[in-house]
Amino acid sequence: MYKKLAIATLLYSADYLPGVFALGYQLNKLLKEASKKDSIETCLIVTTPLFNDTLSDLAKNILNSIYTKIVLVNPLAFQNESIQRNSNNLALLGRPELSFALIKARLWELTQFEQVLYLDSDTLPLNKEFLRLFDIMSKQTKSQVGAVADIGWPDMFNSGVMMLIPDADTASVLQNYIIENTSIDGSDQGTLNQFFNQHCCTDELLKETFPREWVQLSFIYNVTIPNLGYQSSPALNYFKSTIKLIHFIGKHKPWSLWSQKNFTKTESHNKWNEIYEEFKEEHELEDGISKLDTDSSIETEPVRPISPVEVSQSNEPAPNQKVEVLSTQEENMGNQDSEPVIEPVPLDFTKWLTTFVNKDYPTNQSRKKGYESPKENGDGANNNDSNPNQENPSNHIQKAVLSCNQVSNRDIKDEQENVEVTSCEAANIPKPEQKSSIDNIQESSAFKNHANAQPTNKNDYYSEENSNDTGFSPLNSEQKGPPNDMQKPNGSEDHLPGDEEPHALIDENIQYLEKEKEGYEEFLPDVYETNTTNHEEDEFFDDSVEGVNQGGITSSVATDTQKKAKPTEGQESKPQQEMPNFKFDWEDTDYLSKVERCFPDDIFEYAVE
Ligand SMILES: O=c1ccn([C@@H]2O[C@H](COP(=O)(O)OP(=O)(O)O[C@H]3O[C@H](CO)[C@@H](O)[C@H](O)[C@H]3O)[C@@H](O)[C@H]2O)c(=O)[nH]1
Ligand SMILES: [Mn+2]
Repeated sequence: MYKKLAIATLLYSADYLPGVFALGYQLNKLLKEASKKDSIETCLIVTTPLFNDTLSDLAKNILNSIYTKIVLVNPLAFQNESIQRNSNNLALLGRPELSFALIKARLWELTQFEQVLYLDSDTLPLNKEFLRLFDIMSKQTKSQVGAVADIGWPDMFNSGVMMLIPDADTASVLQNYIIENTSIDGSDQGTLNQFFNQHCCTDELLKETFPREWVQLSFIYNVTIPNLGYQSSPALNYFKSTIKLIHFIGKHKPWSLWSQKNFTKTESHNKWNEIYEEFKEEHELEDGISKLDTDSSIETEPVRPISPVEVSQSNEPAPNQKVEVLSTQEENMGNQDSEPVIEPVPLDFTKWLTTFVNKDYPTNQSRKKGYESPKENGDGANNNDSNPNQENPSNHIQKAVLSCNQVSNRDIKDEQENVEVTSCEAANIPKPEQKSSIDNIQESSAFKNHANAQPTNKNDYYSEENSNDTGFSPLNSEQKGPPNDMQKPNGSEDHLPGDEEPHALIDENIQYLEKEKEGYEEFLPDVYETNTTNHEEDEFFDDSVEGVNQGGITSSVATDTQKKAKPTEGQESKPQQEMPNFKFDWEDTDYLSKVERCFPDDIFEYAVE
C-alpha cells in the first residue's frame, strides 16, 4: 500500500510567481525522470484572494498545468494579533513580507496526504535525488519534522524545506501555539522551531519531555544561498556534486531585477534562469513576457501580454476542477519589479507580472501613488492611507510600505481586455495530460488545544548580525510589505478557526500590500521619483559615491555591492586586495580596521588583513 505523498509549495503574493513556476516546472521534470509522477502529487498552497481575484487566467492556467493540486488557504485565526506580536522580531530580519509566512502552519492541515515535502518557492531541486527525502523519512511520525540546519543558527532548522506529516491535532495545537507565542524571527521559521525543535527549549527540565522532534537532514537537501559561513567555499567545492537542492534565501530572489543584474554569472542563479527559460519555452511564453532587450524601449514600449484567451483556446478545459480552501480572509498583492534600467536584464518583471495579474483587480481599487520613506516615519505612524482598514500590524511594516499595485495598474490601465474570474472552477488547464485539482478544504474545527511544555521565547540571540547572515540583508535594500489583509480576525480569544465563517471574496475586504520604497524601487522603475527618494537610494545608483563610507547604512553596502562587486566567474582567483570591501553597519567599528569582507561571487568571504 503506497503512501499518499505530496510536494507542496506556498504562494501568498504574486511577486513569488516566478519561483512557483520554475519550481513547479522543475518538480514535474524530476518526478518524471524518477518515474514518480503518479505517486507524488505536486501541491500549490495559495491564498484565496490572490488566486481568485488577483491572478490572471493565464497565471492560473499555468499553475493548474504544473501543479496537480491547488489548495486555497485563508489566513490563520488571529493573524493580525500574531503579526503584531511578532513585528519586533521580524523587524530584526528586515523582511516585513514574511509576517504572513506563518500561514505555513496550514501545511499540517493537508491531511489528504500522509506525508508532505514542503519546499519554499525560492528553492530549486537540482536532481531527482532530492526525492530520497521520502526514503530517509519513511518512518517519520507526526510529532517530527525533518529539516536542515539553518546557517544563521544551526541549532535551528531552516523552514524552507521540511518533511512533515499532516495531522489535524498537530495543526490545531500549532495554530494555538502561534496565537499564544512570539516567534523567534517573527515568522514561521522561528515558530516552527519553537514548536518542533527540542533545541529551542531553553528550559532543561522541559527539554527532557519535549513533545516533538526536529530530525536533522543533511545540508545537501537545502543548500541555502548565499552562504556566509567560514567553511562555505571549500565545503561547496567538496560537496558540490552531492547537492540535491538549492534555496535562494534572503530578500533578493533569482527572478528579481537586482539578482538578475548582480548574480547573472553565478552558477546557482544561472541554473535557476535556465530552468525558468525551459519553463517559458514549454509554456510558449517566449514572446511578450520577460523578453527584454536593453534599450529605452524598456520603459516606453507598451506591454504586449499574452492574453489568457490565447492560452485557453489552445487547451482543453479542466475537467472536475475543484478548489480546496482552508479558511477566512487574506491578502493579495501584485507587485512588479524594475528600476531605472541601463543594463540588459533577462527578466522584465514588470511586464511579466502584469501579464499574470488579473487586469480587473487593481483597477477597482483606490491606491496610493507615492510611498513613504521608512525613515520619515520613525514613530511608526500609519501613513498607509490605501489601507484604511488595516489594523496597524506593526510600525515597522506600516512605515515601510507602498501600494504595490501601482505599476500593474499603470501598465495595464489602457488594456481593454478584462479577465473576469468569478470562480476557480472556470480555470482551464493548458495541457490535457496535466490535470490539476483545486480543492476546498474545510478548516479543521478543533483548534482548542493549547501547546504544552513549550520553551519560553528567547529573542535576544537573533541579532541583526545573525539576521544579516541569514537573510542576506546587508546587501539588500529591498523591503517588501506584508500581505496586508491583516484585518482583525472575526472573533476574540475564544473564536477558533473552526468557527470562522467561510471566506467571502469581497473586493472591499482585500487590501493592498505595500512595499517599502527602498526595496520597491527594484520593482517600480517607472514610478521611481527622485525627489521622494531618500538619499541613500540615490547613492545606490550613483557612481560618485563609490568608496565613500556611508556611515554604516545598508545602502552603503548596497552601493559597494552594485558598483564593485559585479561578480564574475573568475573573480575568485583575484588577489585578495583587489576584492571589493563590504562594510556592514554593525561592522562600522574597530572591527572594520581588521576585517575585510569580500564578495567574490555570491558568497562572502572574510579576509583578515
Ligand atoms: O512575499 C512573499 C514572501 C514569501 N512567500 C512564500 O513564503 C516563502 C518563504 O519566504 P522566503 O522569501 O522564501 O523566505 P527566506 O528568504 O527563505 O527566509 C527564511 O525565513 C522565512 C521566515 O521565517 C522562512 O519562511 C523561510 O523558509 C526561511 O528560509 C517563499 O518561498 C514563498 O513561497 C510569498 O509567497 N510571498
Ligand atoms: Mn525561502
